[in-house]
Amino acid sequence: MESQQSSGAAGEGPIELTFITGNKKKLEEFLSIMEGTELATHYKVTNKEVNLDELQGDAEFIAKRKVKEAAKHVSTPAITEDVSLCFNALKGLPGPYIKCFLDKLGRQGLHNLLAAYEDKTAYAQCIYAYCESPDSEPQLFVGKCEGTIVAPRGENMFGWDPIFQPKGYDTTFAEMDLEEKNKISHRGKALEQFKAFLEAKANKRVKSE
Ligand SMILES: O=c1nc[nH]c2c1ncn2[C@H]1C[C@H](O)[C@@H](COP(=O)(O)OP(=O)(O)OP(=O)(O)O)O1
Ligand SMILES: [Mg+2]
Repeated sequence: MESQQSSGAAGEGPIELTFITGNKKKLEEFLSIMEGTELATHYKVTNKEVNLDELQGDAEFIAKRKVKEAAKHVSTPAITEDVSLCFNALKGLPGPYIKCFLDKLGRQGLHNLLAAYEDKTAYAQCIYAYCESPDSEPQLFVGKCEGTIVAPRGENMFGWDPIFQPKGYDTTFAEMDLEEKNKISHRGKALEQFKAFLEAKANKRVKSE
């Protein structure tokens, strides 16, 4: 995770990328999915914490603008991640505003929001955003996981994990081990696509050498 001085040009060691997030749990899950894969040999990912503005709008718009802003703060390509939690009975809200809702209402409060509705279904969405430089067009990799909002259960206290029970399971994310969560989660699915993109990029570089 330490930064390295190589330029990242062809044949000069790993390609450097910076994942800009202030959320240690996101970083932990990202690293646990990336580590041990072929990609670890091609890329050196460093973390930087920058408090970036998150505009209002739909999740894709927010993700694009955030990663473009992030690219201005680093000398390597930038990666950011945005997570939404969308309640179907509430037409997709809180959506990208979940962090604020969670901070103010807590997990039980989020569950209570659905008390008046029969439909407790929801989906989690993760968007990985990649931006080569401040002048480049951002690229998005989206992963979704469907589930149900339940009263809080489980030991893992990452965000809203204790109230999200993925479809087809009788445990919440907070009751699963990380490996199990990664296999089916919004983040795991977004990273499958992002990994394929990074693999193609690394292969291209190898060929051009
Ligand atoms: O897998 C997850 N399981 C449970 N909770 C989660 C997960 N992933 C994000 N979360 C929480 C963190 C934050 O309360 C909100 C997303 O807000 P979001 O802006 O994307 O995250 P953040 O501000 O913590 O980090 P960042 O510096 O990357 O923007 O949902
Ligand atoms: Mg944020």
